[in-house]
Amino acid sequence: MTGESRQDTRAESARDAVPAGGSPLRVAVLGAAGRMGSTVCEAVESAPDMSVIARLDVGDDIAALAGVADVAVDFTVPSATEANVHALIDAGVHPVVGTTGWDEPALDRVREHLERDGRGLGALIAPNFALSAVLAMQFAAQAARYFESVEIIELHHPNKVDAPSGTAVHTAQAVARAREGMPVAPDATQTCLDGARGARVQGIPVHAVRLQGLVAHEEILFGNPGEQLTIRTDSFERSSFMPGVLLAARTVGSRPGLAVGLDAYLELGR
Ligand SMILES: NC(=O)C1=CN([C@@H]2O[C@H](COP(=O)(O)OP(=O)(O)OC[C@H]3O[C@@H](n4cnc5c(N)ncnc54)[C@H](OP(=O)(O)O)[C@@H]3O)[C@@H](O)[C@H]2O)C=CC1
Ligand SMILES: O=C(O)C1=N[C@H](C(=O)O)C[C@H](O)C1
Repeated sequence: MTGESRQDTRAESARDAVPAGGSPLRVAVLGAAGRMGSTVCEAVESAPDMSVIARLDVGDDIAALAGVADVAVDFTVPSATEANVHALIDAGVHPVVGTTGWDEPALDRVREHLERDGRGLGALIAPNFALSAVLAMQFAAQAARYFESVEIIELHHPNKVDAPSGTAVHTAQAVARAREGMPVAPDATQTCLDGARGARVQGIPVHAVRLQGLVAHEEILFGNPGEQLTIRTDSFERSSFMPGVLLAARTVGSRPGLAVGLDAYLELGR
C-alpha cells in the first residue's frame, strides 16, 4: 500500500466512525470569530460529512449545545478553554481543543470529569494539529537520547498571546521524558541577561520569537561535538491545521476518555 493510499484509508475509517445513520456530524465552533475559529468554520462547511451547527464567541451559552452539537472545536484563549471543556462535557458534547495553556493538573481535572460523567465521552486536547508539527515532535523525542545538547526555538506571528507556544512546551516535555537519566547539556554561561538563555521547560531551553510575517514555526536543535541535527516544522497558512482538526472531529466520538496530542489518533509508527 502506498503512503498516500494508507492515509486515505485512515481518513475514510475516521470519517465512517462518527455520524450515526449517515447524518452529518454536527460541529459547534468556540472562538468562531478568531483566526483559527473562522478557518475551522470554513473547513467544516467544506467537508461533505459535517456541518457547523453553532458559532460561539465570548459570553455565548455552551449549555445550549446539549442535544444540538455532537462535537465542539475550541480555539479560544488559554484563560477560557478549561471552563469551556467542562461545560461541554456537562452538555454531553465531545470537545476537540486546539487552544494552548493546558498543564497537567488541568488535564487531570478533565480526565476526572469524563470519568465521573460516565457517558463515554471522548475529548482531544492537541497543541498542534499540523501533521508536520506532530511528526517533528515525534522525531525530536526519537532523537533526544543521541545528542548532548538540545534547545528549542519557536517562531510565531506577533498577535500570539502566550509564550512559549503550546507546541514548544509539549515538545520540550517529550524530549525531557526521553532524556531522563542523561547528563545535563553542557553550558558554561556564568553571566546572563534575563531571558538570554530562554525559558526552561523541564530543563530544556525554549526561545520564543515574535515576528511580523510569521505564522507558526518551530526548530528543535540537537548538538554533539562536530555535528548537529535540526528538526524544523513550518505552518505557512492556518489551512495546515485543518486536516488534523477534521480528523479529530470525526474520531473523538469513538475514543472515550481524554487524548492529549493528535498523535493519539494517528498510526504514525506503522
Ligand atoms: N492546536 C493548534 O493546532 C493551534 C492552536 N492555536 C491556539 O488556538 C488559540 C486561538 O488562536 P487564534 O485563533 O490565533 O486566536 P484569536 O485571538 O484569533 O481567536 C480567539 C477567539 O476566541 C474568542 N474567545 C475568547 N474567549 C472566549 C470564550 N470564553 N468563548 C468563546 N470564544 C472566546 C476571542 O474573542 P475576542 O477576540 O472577542 O476576545 C477570539 O475571537 C490559541 O491558544 C493558539 O495558541 C492556534 C493555531 C493552531
Ligand atoms: O497561536 C498560534 O498561532 C499557534 N498556537 C499553537 C501553539 O501555541 O503551539 C500552535 C501553533 O504553533 C500556532
